[in-house]
Amino acid sequence: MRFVVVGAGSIGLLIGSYLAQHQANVTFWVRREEQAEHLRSGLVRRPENFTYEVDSTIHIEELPTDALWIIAVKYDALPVVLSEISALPVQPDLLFIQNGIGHLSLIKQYSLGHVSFATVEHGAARIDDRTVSHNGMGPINIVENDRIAPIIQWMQEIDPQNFPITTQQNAKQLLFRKVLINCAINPLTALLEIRNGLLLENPYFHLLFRQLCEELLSNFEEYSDLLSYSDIEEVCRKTAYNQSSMLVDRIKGRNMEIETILTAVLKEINQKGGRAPFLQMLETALLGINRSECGGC
Ligand SMILES: NC(=O)C1=CN([C@@H]2O[C@H](COP(=O)(O)OP(=O)(O)OC[C@H]3O[C@@H](n4cnc5c(N)ncnc54)[C@H](OP(=O)(O)O)[C@@H]3O)[C@@H](O)[C@H]2O)C=CC1
Ligand SMILES: CC(C)(CO)C(=O)C(=O)O
Repeated sequence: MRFVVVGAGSIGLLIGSYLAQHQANVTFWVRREEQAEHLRSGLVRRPENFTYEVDSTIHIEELPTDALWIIAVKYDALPVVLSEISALPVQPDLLFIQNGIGHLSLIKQYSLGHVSFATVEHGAARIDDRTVSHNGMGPINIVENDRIAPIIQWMQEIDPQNFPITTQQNAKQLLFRKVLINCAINPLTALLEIRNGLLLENPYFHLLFRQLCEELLSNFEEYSDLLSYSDIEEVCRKTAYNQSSMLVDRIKGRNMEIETILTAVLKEINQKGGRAPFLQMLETALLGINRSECGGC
């Protein structure tokens, strides 16, 4: 099996490590030559600390187009990456794993080949350019599709215990389920500067978490078969020792994924005539934090 992983951050490194561990041919497309060199000396995954062999380059023209390309950059990096991919003479198959829902419409602006979507419920943190820490286990849910069915089947078989893969039919439902989970976990952890598990362990934070979940779930009753309060709690418990991707962005002074997660969900709620004052307050607070703390925004 051949894969290109676009972006060697927390999730790109995590997914690449499992694929390489099971003898897939994995090439990372990164933007710094220094990182490409580090990765060529092996990708390390903690806590096991085993090293896996991968290839890496900064040059898009060196990448195989007969591979599945897993797009593992953040939402705000998609325009740069997709402009380059859409200019390729042969279009590879793409799998988007971003949190949020903004990319569903964004990608329509580019002329791409076959695209699929997935959501990731693992917790992961990049330690350095070639080392990732697997901080919490959850499924990768991929939207079923015939074109990449053999690859999905292979992925399902490699390590169901630690790298479970499930499939779903409806992309919008799948992404929506995950964005509601992220609305419940990411903004509070980023604002309070706490790891995910403290939303359950600290009674005051737990109260806020419950209130936010109630607000979200009551606005999306049509999702009650797909997502319950205990499902959100389970993701939080399984990733208890992870810092959410939004908190990591805040700590590093990077742009937080507010637009594709909070703003997009608030827009849906407004369109339905619903109300979400708690989520609205979190959006405003995080936009303010982004404004004063994010270096490049
Ligand atoms: N971290 C987590 O636990 C989880 C994250 N997610 C989602 O997964 C997605 C990825 O997040 P995460 O892995 O945490 O993000 P990271 O910030 O850790 O990684 C993003 C990577 O993209 C790279 N990148 C940015 N621009 C480009 C470019 N133009 N070309 C090539 N590479 C580029 C960055 O490179 P550089 O290092 O050079 O800046 C970085 O390595 C997000 O949508 C996130 O919400 C989902 C579930 C859990
Ligand atoms: C699954 C979870 C909540 C893990 O922290 C995540 O999606 C994120 O951090 O963005």
